[in-house]
Amino acid sequence: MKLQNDLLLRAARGEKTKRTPVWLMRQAGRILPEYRAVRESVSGFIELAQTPELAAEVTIQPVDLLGVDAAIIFSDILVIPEAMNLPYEMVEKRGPWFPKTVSSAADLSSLKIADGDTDLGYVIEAIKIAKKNLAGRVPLIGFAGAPWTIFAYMVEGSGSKTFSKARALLYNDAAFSHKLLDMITQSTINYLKAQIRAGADLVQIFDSWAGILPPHHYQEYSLRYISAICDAITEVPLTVFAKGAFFARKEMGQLNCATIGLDWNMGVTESRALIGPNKTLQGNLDPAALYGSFDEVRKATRQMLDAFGPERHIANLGHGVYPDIHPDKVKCFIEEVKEYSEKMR
Ligand SMILES: Cc1c2[nH]c(c1CCC(=O)O)Cc1[nH]c(c(CCC(=O)O)c1C)Cc1[nH]c(c(CCC(=O)O)c1C)Cc1[nH]c(c(C)c1CCC(=O)O)C2
Repeated sequence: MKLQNDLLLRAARGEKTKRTPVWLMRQAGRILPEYRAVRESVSGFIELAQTPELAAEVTIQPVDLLGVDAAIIFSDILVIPEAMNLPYEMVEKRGPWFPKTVSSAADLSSLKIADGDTDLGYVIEAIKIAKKNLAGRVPLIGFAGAPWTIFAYMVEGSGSKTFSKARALLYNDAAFSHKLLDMITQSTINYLKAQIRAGADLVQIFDSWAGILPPHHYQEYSLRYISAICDAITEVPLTVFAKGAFFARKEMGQLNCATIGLDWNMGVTESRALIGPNKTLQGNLDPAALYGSFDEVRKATRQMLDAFGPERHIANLGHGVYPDIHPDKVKCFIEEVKEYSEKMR
């Protein structure tokens, strides 16, 4: 099916667009009352994510209700550990928790390399349904966590301020760390390829915990594996979003990918200079800017658009939208991107 709105893909490929495309990380869920209604009809997040019809429905909600230029499939980055034999639970108001973690050779040998179509069939099915029901209105984004971020959860067993167990493992057993990272990377490539076969038009890698590594560890334990994923995914444009990895922007400019996501601490001019002219940049409004008045939201949005300029930019926040942001502020951000970016051309 031909896309009626392909602004996201054109911008990712570096083509001219009549205005700047816009979507928000974590737009599916959290902020919308319509999402919470669907969420309350099931036992919890995991059942929702594993019910393809419902996952497809909440994927499309932000397209209908907010007017974004892309849908992102409703799932989570932690489906990969589960598909590798390490199941997770989502604890209400606290976040993900793993009953078992990975620390010994025996743990490692109980894991398998995930196959996208069979082990993650429910996500693949949700993508097919979402594609069909979107009927070409906007592109559908697929995603996965970066190997380092997934490793951090598998070793730590939950979210953490310091991820001390995961970080200690890098210092204490490099060979073990590389074995686990390699299994996660292979699983992720299989998974992303299955998402693309099912209809994902672009895929994004989330390295949410990039910023806690020192630069030399980031090179060895994260960027190396992200680079392998970029080299393997040749079918559709790929975005790398590494939160807090300001120190690695020059190296990210060398990745075999279309787009680099910026968080709100990364200066736009400086990032463009470090990353070079051949990548599209995505981001990077401070998520907290949406707590401001409507006038403040519009002003901050215009400042961001001016900083990036009209070419090679996909408008977004610098991280996921916060759960307590009013949907009208999100709409205001989206409307301002659409109106102002058209006038910039
Ligand atoms: C680190 C990370 C996770 N998950 C994700 C990341 C990377 C992005 C980032 O840095 O924010 C990615 C993610 N998680 C979810 C999506 C869906 C699509 C989207 O809207 O972007 C995406 C892209 C749904 C979700 N994932 C989760 C929810 C809330 C669960 C619920 O409905 O109760 C949703 C809608 C739960 C989740 N999942 C995770 C955490 C820490 C939590 C709990 C806190 C939180 O809500 O962010 C792990």
